[in-house]
Amino acid sequence: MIKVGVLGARGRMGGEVCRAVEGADDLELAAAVDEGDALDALTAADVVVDFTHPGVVMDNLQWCVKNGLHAVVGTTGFDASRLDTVRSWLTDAPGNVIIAPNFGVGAVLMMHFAQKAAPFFESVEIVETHHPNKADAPSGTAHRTAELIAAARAEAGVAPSPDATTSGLHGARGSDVDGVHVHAVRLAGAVAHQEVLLGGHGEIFTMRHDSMNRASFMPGVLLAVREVAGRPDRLTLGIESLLGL
Ligand SMILES: NC(=O)C1=CN([C@@H]2O[C@H](COP(=O)(O)OP(=O)(O)OC[C@H]3O[C@@H](n4cnc5c(N)ncnc54)[C@H](O)[C@@H]3O)[C@@H](O)[C@H]2O)C=CC1
Ligand SMILES: O=C(O)C1=N[C@H](C(=O)O)C[C@H](O)C1
Repeated sequence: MIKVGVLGARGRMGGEVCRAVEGADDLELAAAVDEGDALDALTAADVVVDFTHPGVVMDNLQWCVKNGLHAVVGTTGFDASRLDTVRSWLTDAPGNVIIAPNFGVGAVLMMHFAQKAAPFFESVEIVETHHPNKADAPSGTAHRTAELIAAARAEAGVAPSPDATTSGLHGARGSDVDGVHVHAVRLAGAVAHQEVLLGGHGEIFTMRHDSMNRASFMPGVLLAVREVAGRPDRLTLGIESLLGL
């Protein structure tokens, strides 16, 4: 039995994780913690899952690492500098960490395929659509997709996407992540959606993924919970390697 603690347990994702853990035969919900609760209850767990807020996740994760717990983190906001900090914490602590901007299997496949396809097209842009309660923009998934696409295009020696814009309203072209334009839509009724638009040579290839509900993230979260202790690396980014990609 793997004992699981959940941080952000009263939130949209944290609540879903608590229900998924309680429904799994090999997992036990050892602690459900939210803002204002003492973290000490989490020491009853083997693995802590964090779905909180980009502003608090670093403190939570440092506490988990210091207390020798394995951690599975879905909270967004991890840039290169934050990841380096996490690596430095892990040098003298026993736990492993998995940080993934998206636990949806389809979303992970979309990122993987987008990375493969991007060098074959002149232009690429990303449009993500989320519920209006989301704190960060663009989404962690869109940010990571853009980074992967930019790296693949740079490695293949592909020129920047053509863009003759010389004047326009601020923000009209979205944000620029390593040269890839990312547009963030916040829409009541939406959950989590992303399109990768690839264009050139008289054709447009659109890759689209839709998370219809938060249960869609649970197979990936539970996979990470089950595998984090046995990972060969102290810090694993994304669940691609857990899926054999
Ligand atoms: N990796 C993935 O597959 C997914 C990641 N996310 C990310 O997860 C994060 C949370 O998303 P939601 O669940 O929609 O947000 P939410 O706002 O519904 O839930 C966050 C919860 O964290 C709690 N919280 C805030 N500060 C805390 C602290 N210091 N200690 C413990 N709990 C604290 C809040 O009270 C709230 O209950 C966001 O960064 C979001 O982008 C969301 C969906 C999927
Ligand atoms: O806040 C959300 O809802 C989501 N956050 C993650 C992100 O920012 O990419 C994953 C998914 O898009 C849902």
